[in-house]
Amino acid sequence: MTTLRAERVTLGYGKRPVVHEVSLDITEGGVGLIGESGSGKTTLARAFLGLLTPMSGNIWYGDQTLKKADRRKFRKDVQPVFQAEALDPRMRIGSSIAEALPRADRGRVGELLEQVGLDPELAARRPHQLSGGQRQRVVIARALAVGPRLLILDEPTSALDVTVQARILDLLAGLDTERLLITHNLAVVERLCRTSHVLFAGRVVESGPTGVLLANPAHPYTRALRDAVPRLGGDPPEAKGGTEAVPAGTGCAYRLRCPLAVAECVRRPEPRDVGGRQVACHRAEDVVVT
Ligand SMILES: Nc1ncnc2c1ncn2[C@@H]1O[C@H](COP(=O)(O)OP(=O)(O)OP(=O)(O)O)[C@@H](O)[C@H]1O
Repeated sequence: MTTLRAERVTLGYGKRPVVHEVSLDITEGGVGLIGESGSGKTTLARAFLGLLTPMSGNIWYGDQTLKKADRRKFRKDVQPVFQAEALDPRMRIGSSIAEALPRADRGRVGELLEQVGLDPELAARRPHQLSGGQRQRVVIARALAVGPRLLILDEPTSALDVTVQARILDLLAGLDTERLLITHNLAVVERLCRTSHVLFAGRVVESGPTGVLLANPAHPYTRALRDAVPRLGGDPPEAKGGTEAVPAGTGCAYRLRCPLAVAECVRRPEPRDVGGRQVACHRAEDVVVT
């Protein structure tokens, strides 16, 4: 198992922190990071890929911080899967995949295309000559080229229609790699992640087994996400309000939207164990169904 772990990581751009003291282990069985637009998901993914240095805290790769880790080994072990738009429109599919392969293995393009359920003949096409689902499969094939142990997937299916999404999820579920999956879509984590972390305004508000979080959420925000009846391909619930209304350090960031908010919520809740998961909410006992 590839061990990648965030320890009290604060991340930001310039001097402005947007992710605050997040601790998160990438454990077996898939890990989901759920949150609406602007909650800091992609920022965390970039830090896990070593593309953003923490303002404080550490990302650990095995027993070394990412800063000190062997970059070549890391790049072979941990691969990103971003949205298909990232493919170079001028390059043929075969060349895009070959570019990711070690020189001696360039003949494996057809094999990789087959692994993701595509006809090797598609290698001669350019991205615009493929469907959205086919393009996403190419992105996955590219990531698999170096034989990674862990995939970091950022909204890998959100641009696709529902049936195509379902087939890509089947493909991902069948791969023998570990995964950190970033999404606003609960249906996706339900399928692919044994453990989930819910992010709101750059803080983890609830973490635990995905089944527990969805069946019986303990944070009002997780409950709101769950009750919005997520559909594959649906819009992120509650995306309208934005998450930047409450500056960090002034209590629970969710309180202005929270139907259960009380005076105590001006004091930021620390994560604590409630019924087998960690939750940062003063009112968790009033949310969870016992
Ligand atoms: N390059 C950047 N420079 C400055 N601020 C940034 C940059 N990238 C993101 N941000 C800010 O950081 C915060 C978190 O953004 P991030 O992209 O991580 O959120 P997200 O949850 O992935 O959202 P989405 O689902 O829309 O991609 C937002 O307030 C965003 O405006």
